[in-house]
Amino acid sequence: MSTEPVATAVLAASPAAADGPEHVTEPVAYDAILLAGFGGPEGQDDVIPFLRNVTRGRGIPDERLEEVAHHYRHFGGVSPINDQSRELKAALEAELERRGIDLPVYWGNRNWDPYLADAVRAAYADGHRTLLAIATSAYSSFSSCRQYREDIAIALDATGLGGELTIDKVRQYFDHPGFVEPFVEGVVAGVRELLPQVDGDASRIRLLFATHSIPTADAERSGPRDRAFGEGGAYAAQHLAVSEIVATEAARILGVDRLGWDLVYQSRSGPPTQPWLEPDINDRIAELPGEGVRAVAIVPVGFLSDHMEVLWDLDTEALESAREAGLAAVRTPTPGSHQRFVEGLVDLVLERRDGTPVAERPALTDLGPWFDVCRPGCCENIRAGFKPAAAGVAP
Ligand SMILES: CC1=C(CCC(=O)O)c2cc3nc(cc4[nH]c(cc5[nH]c(cc1n2)c(C)c5CCC(=O)O)c(CCC(=O)O)c4C)C(CCC(=O)O)=C3C
Ligand SMILES: [Fe+2]
Repeated sequence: MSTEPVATAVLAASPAAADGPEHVTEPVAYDAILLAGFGGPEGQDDVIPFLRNVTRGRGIPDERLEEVAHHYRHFGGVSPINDQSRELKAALEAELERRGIDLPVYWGNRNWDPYLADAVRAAYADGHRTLLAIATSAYSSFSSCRQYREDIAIALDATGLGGELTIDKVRQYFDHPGFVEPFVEGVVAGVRELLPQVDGDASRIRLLFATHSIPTADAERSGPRDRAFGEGGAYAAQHLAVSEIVATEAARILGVDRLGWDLVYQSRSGPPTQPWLEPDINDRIAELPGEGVRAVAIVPVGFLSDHMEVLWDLDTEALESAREAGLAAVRTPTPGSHQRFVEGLVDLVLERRDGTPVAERPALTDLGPWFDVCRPGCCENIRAGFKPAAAGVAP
């Protein structure tokens, strides 16, 4: 077997890679990390250009865009997401330094300044040629994985550096302990806060694991083409598996029999005729009083930081729905720059640099550890047909 890195930039995936390992266990001498973020506006003037970037060619109705623009306008046109990425970058740098690992971190976004192309150019100018990307998204689907890979490929193309730089990506880390443990900690604290409001009866509390809705057609295509994951594809399967682990582990720590929970969806977009994953969090909240529930802990399991989807769709809308339903409610934290999360991301880098055998890679669900190299047709793009994507096997 070749000792070359299997995942290569743009369309350069070798024929060997097509039949190659799902996990790269040969050590690769990465010389830099690429933190690939979503990006967000940093002032009122940025809001519309940012929304255009995000929705180009997406068929999002104007009414939806106006509504979303209002969310940003409400917060002064500023999304907190860029500051959160800056904090995560600084935390990664601190953790790398603490461990004596000499790997610089370059940060670039898909949809706003600094763009991925800027980061790629800077890394190249500093002499780096073999980058390992960390996307700020933990699950598999077009929006949460492939789109990051396509945008990295576009950045390589736009900078003309596709032939010079190799960019691989760490595996999707939805079930890595560094990602999961901060959620467990948050749920334990949230339930403790709610217990006095339900006379100590945990069966009256419902955990609502919230993630971004996506078109069902995307969900069905999430994950490798040649595997079946049931309804909602790998995207739903991964979220269900993580939610189960978090609920079970939190119940154990709290010493209660079990904590009832649902996986719910938020931030639906797209034309009304297009089916998206359901139930919507607000619809589910409205049903809960009829089931004897008196309090909810909203767990933003689909997100990494308290960005606009969390501040608006959960902290503004869903908490309001809970008030209307007469439920006590808390929203538990995202991983943000939690020390365990940051350590986990560094561990994910090291497993690739050191070629850690798959059996030694931490994964808390039966679905993982996820693939280092996205499989053929993984999280296929139903919007624009085939587009080149970095860090995967073509097509
Ligand atoms: C799965 C998923 C994640 C989680 C994975 C990840 O984190 O990447 C995510 C994150 C985010 N989504 C974000 C913002 C937006 N997403 C939009 C639109 C869409 N998202 C989608 C999916 C996802 N999105 C989809 C299927 C669309 C429809 C367009 C299409 O079919 O491709 C739109 C357009 C308006 C609208 O339609 O809502 C905006 C403004 C921000 C930044 C927040 C901030 O600024 O703080 C973040 C972190
Ligand atoms: Fe989104």
